Order: sequence, then C-alpha cells, then structure tokens
Amino acid sequence: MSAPLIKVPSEGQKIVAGQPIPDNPIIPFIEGDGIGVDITPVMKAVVDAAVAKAYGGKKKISWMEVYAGEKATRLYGPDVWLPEETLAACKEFPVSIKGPLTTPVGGGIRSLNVALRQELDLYQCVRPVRYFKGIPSPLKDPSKTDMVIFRENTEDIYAGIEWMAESDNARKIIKFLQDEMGVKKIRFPATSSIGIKPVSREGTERLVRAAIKYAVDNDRRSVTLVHKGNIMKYTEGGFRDWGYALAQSEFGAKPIDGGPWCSFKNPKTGRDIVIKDAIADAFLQQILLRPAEYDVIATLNLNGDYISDALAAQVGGIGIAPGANISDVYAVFEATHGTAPKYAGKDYVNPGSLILSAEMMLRHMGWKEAADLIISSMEAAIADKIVTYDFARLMEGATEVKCSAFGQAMIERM
Ligand SMILES: NC(=O)C1=CN([C@@H]2O[C@H](COP(=O)(O)OP(=O)(O)OC[C@H]3O[C@@H](n4cnc5c(N)ncnc54)[C@H](OP(=O)(O)O)[C@@H]3O)[C@@H](O)[C@H]2O)C=CC1
Ligand SMILES: O=C(O)CCC(=O)C(=O)O
Ligand SMILES: [Mg+2]
Repeated sequence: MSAPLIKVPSEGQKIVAGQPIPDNPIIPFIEGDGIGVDITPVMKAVVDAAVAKAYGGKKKISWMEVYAGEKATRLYGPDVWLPEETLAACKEFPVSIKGPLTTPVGGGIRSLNVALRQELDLYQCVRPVRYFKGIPSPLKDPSKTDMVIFRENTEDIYAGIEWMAESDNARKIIKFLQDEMGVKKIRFPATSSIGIKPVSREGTERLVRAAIKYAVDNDRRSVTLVHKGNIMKYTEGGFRDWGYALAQSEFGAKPIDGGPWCSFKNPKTGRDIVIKDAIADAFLQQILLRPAEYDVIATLNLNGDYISDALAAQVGGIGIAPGANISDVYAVFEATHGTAPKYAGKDYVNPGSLILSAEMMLRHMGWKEAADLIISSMEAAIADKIVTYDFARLMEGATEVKCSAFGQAMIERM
C-alpha cells in the first residue's frame, strides 16, 4: 500500500447523499490518458467560469485530483493502474468526473473504465444524443436525432469472463461444456477462446426501471428495448422479456394490440409512453433512416457501446458525445469517446464531449443555471462557426481553433 497522494482541498465540503448539495462541493476528477491532458483542464476552466457567472461567487467547485491509468502508474508504481485511494475517494465524494483511460487490445490490463463501473456498481451508462444547430452531420436532418441511451453497465461480456484459446482453462471449460452440458456446436474446440455473457433479471430490471423513470420525469414518448434476442435467447431475449414484464408490473403498462409492445399514461403529464423493442441490427439502420421514431433507448452493455458511437456520429461525432455512469449512490461523469492517442498533448481535439459531461454533472447537482450557461455558450460558439478540427473539416467558412481556444470561446460567450 503506497503513501496517500490525493490531497483533499482545505476549502470545500463533501457531497452527502440525501442532503442538499453544498455551495462549495469537493469534486474528484481523473485527468485521463491520451487526450485527457488536453480536454480535462479545458472542461474545468469552462465549468468554473459557468459556475462563477451563474452564481456570482456564491457557489464554487473545489476540484480534487485523483489518479488512474498511466498517471497512476507514474505516481504509485508501475502496476498500480487504479489505486485503492482513488476508488475510496470516488465513494467518499460521490459525484466525480473522469477523462478517458486506455485499454490495450488483446493482452494487458483489463479496462479501468469498466473496473470503475463495476467497483462502484455504476449500473446505468446514460448517454444523451442531441443535435446542436450548425454542426456538420451526415444526415439530411440531424435535428430528428434526439435520444437518450440507457446502457446496462455492469454485466454482459464486459464482465470479462473469458479464457484464451489453447489455455488449460479454455480446454477445461470446453471439456465441461461438451461432456456435462451436451454442447456439440463448438466448431473448432481445440483452438477456441471462450467468453461468458452473464445477463440477469435483476440487472435488467434496475436498468430498464431507470430508463422508464427517466422517460416519465422528462416527458419522453417511448422507451425502446434494443437486443439481439432472436439469436441469444436467454441473455438478450431475457433482457427484452424482463424489460416488458417490469414495464407492466411496476408502471402499469398494458399490451398494445396483443403485445409485446405496451404503453401507459405518464402520471406526471397524462401522455402515453410506449414501451417497444427492436432487434439491434434492424435498430442500427432505423436510427439512420427514421431517427424521429426513437426516444429513450434501454439496452445491454455491448449493444450500448456500439449504439453510443453510431448515434454520436449522426449528430456530428464523438467529439461532443457526453455521458454519465450512475448508481443509486454514486455518479461518475465521462465522455463517450476514448483517449484518441494520436492527438494526445496537441491541444487539438474537441473538448465538447467532456464539457457536456460536466454539464450533465451540474444538472445532476441541481446547478441548472450553470448547466444552461454551458449549453448556451456552446451553441453560441458553434453558431459563430468557431470549432475544433473535427467540425471544421466538414464545415464551410469555419474558424478552426485549438481545444483550449474552443473552451475560451465558450467562456467569452457566457
Ligand atoms: N471511457 C473511456 O475511457 C474509453 C476509453 N477508450 C479507450 O481509448 C483508446 C483509444 O480508442 P479508439 O478506438 O481510438 O477510440 P477513440 O474514441 O479514442 O478515438 C477514435 C476517433 O474518434 C475521434 N475522437 C475521439 N475523441 C475526440 C474528440 N475529443 N474530439 C474530436 N474527435 C475525437 C477521432 O477521430 P478522427 O481520427 O476522425 O479525428 C479519434 O481518432 C482505447 O484504448 C480504448 O479502449 C475508448 C472508449 C471509451
Ligand atoms: O474501457 C474502454 O477502454 C472502452 C469502453 C468504451 O468504449 C465505452 O464505455 O464506451
Ligand atoms: Mg465505447
């Protein structure tokens, strides 16, 4: 156990669940690998400016750096990727924000992002996808894309239960499947890796419940359960069936034309909320062709990962795709994208994704005025065609600016 490196700011107070948010909350942040060094300071500067402007000095965030990823290995030792004190800090200070963290492909460490979600049981990955006027998009009318993805964040193949082909454990599990479970369909048993995909009723229910509650609270028109239940009948098919059953048992939804689609009246607005489902492959073409038909999306972990980036592309790309990982106690905000290593340290990429993740964090804290300022200043900068490279390369007459200058352009427009 190494000496503690996290410095708790002397000014600032802890956020405590069930109590009002203090005016000077301590918010842990992980800078992140790759472009984390570029976007995280810009996010902090924009948030500080929005909070100062909105509350005239009455409220202020006390940022507390906590460490993970490559920076943690430099500070704590070569094998310490996710220090215990970082996990402890994210529990003690329950609202935090993080930059992206690298996960090697094939061998090497398992995802630290996934580990954090599992350790804190952050079962909802909430990723809103909306269009900002003026952003270049491959769609004729990108404003029709307005969805909120609720991605299950703790189960599915992200549980990381897998064994490498030709290892003793892979041989053992294959033998068990063949000898004791009657499995005959492993095409190349001698050279197969094996992965296991746990999907539970409890995990599905809490995620679908959160998605439907969101639809109720935000007057949304439908919740679509996206799955591949025709092929994976008990995991993805289970997700669909458990989701429908929960809509009926907890929200009083009634089948439409004999089901399986069902609907109920939103108790807050009296308007119908439809619960429907779509098979993931067909869904991916429909969100391009008929995006207006989809609203809140509830889906499994892997589908949600793919859908997040696909939908982000429809409204301009992952440079402005925000997200939140939420449990019943903790919230860790993070962008949808990764570390984009080729751009690291160049002050080049779009900080919008992490800034909009912080905007979600401010709204989560009830700091609506500061959150609104972030949205309006981003809209104003884009309307003035001041954008980073990702938008500039597709826009006529844009002024391309660096990552930090985009943040500055937002601050000037608050
Ligand atoms: N939550 C997390 O921390 C996540 C971590 N990762 C990890 O990140 C690493 C790199 O993954 P990779 O597949 O390259 O995916 P990335 O999301 O990091 O980058 C893919 C491409 O997306 C575009 N992009 C990403 N971020 C921005 C931004 N802020 N502004 C503008 N464009 C952006 C760039 O496109 P272009 O080349 O067209 O300019 C970039 O090359 C991997 O180790 C992966 O595991 C991935 C996703 C999430
Ligand atoms: O953990 C990672 O490296 C990738 C995770 C990811 O792509 C996501 O959560 O969207
Ligand atoms: Mg992803």
